[in-house]
Amino acid sequence: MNATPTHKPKIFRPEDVDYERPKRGLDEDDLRKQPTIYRDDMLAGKTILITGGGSGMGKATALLAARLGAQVAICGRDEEKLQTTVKLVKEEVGSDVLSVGTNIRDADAVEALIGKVHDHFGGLDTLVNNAGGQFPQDAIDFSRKGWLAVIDTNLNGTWWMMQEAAKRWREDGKPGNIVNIVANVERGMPQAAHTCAARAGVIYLSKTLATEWAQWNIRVNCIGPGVIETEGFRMYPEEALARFHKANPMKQRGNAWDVAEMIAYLASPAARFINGDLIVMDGGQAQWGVVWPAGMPDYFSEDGAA
Ligand SMILES: CCCCC/C=C/C(=O)SCCNC(=O)CCNC(=O)[C@H](O)C(C)(C)COP(=O)(O)OP(=O)(O)OC[C@H]1O[C@@H](n2cnc3c(N)ncnc32)[C@H](O)[C@@H]1OP(=O)(O)O
Ligand SMILES: NC(=O)C1=CN([C@@H]2O[C@H](COP(=O)(O)OP(=O)(O)OC[C@H]3O[C@@H](n4cnc5c(N)ncnc54)[C@H](OP(=O)(O)O)[C@@H]3O)[C@@H](O)[C@H]2O)C=CC1
Repeated sequence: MNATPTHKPKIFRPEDVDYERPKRGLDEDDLRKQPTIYRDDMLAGKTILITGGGSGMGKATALLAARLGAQVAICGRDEEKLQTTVKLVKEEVGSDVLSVGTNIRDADAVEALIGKVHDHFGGLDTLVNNAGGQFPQDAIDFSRKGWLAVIDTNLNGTWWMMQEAAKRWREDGKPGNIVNIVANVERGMPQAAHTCAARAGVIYLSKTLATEWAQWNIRVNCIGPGVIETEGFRMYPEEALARFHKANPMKQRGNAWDVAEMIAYLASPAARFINGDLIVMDGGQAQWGVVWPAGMPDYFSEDGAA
């Protein structure tokens, strides 16, 4: 059934929708066709590990990195999703992706993952902490379990990954490079306060580690995407999605390939002097609009209550 929901649900659960949802983001056919400005051996000899590599930005990054010559490892919780990336890269580039089912909230599993990547490829050059997410809700209504789930994934999970990778780099005397995918938090994130708190934590953790870990030649940077259309948009109601892109002055949505190209740049030698930075990719949203991922409350509309 095709229908546009007219109500604003207090809690939106993607599994509960009873209307057909449009395709979101670049699918595999789209990804196969994306051009790149980079030289095709730009990442030759490099190993890159991408968390959340089974979908969205993680999948696009895995494909681009492989096209640029990198050895690629991915992780995520859903084995079926991970295998779609393995298959895509094999078909497109001919190389094998190392896929390791891992919940980044589990510190022991993260330690095992980093070990497997080292055993398989003999080292790691770039870690991309892309896994994460949240659900849209007014903060006042967050359940304790919901708050903990979002903080545990986006802050703790990212930290376990960073610490384990850095321990190995220090032990091996090898340089390291970390790229953390965060979000656009400069002016807060109404209806996503849990993720805002976690991502702000990651940004300042990264700035701190960029100094502490420079002695071991480990760089740490963040990318702050604005509205990037991916299959992850399923987490949001259609009525909210309809105005997502209106939160930036370009009135556009980015795509997963935009972010993948920035990650590839940060993984390349061209970025060797970038450390402790946050690169915002949001079409100017940080200076301008608010996303309201659960739908804008009437109070904030132009003719809402003052
Ligand atoms: C935010 C504005 C920016 C707009 C642009 C940003 C876009 C994106 O980030 S797109 C990428 C989106 N992708 C995702 O968010 C995918 C990953 N997300 C998740 O997997 C979940 O949201 C998660 C972070 C909560 C994962 O936790 P997990 O423990 O796996 O999930 P559970 O389903 O077991 O839920 C635990 C707990 O969390 C509360 N909760 C979960 N979903 C909702 C919801 N839709 N609304 C309200 N509360 C929710 C709830 O308390 C859950 O416990 P139970 O009640 O026992 O189910
Ligand atoms: N799209 C956007 O507009 C924006 C996205 N972001 C962030 O960018 C990142 C990529 O998002 P996007 O590609 O859009 O969305 P997706 O939902 O497609 O990607 C999120 C990935 O994270 C993985 N993941 C989630 N939780 C865990 C976990 N506990 N352990 C391991 N893997 C996990 C998921 O895999 P699996 O299900 O297999 O576990 C999934 O592949 C996310 O952190 C997202 O929040 C930030 C700002 C804007």
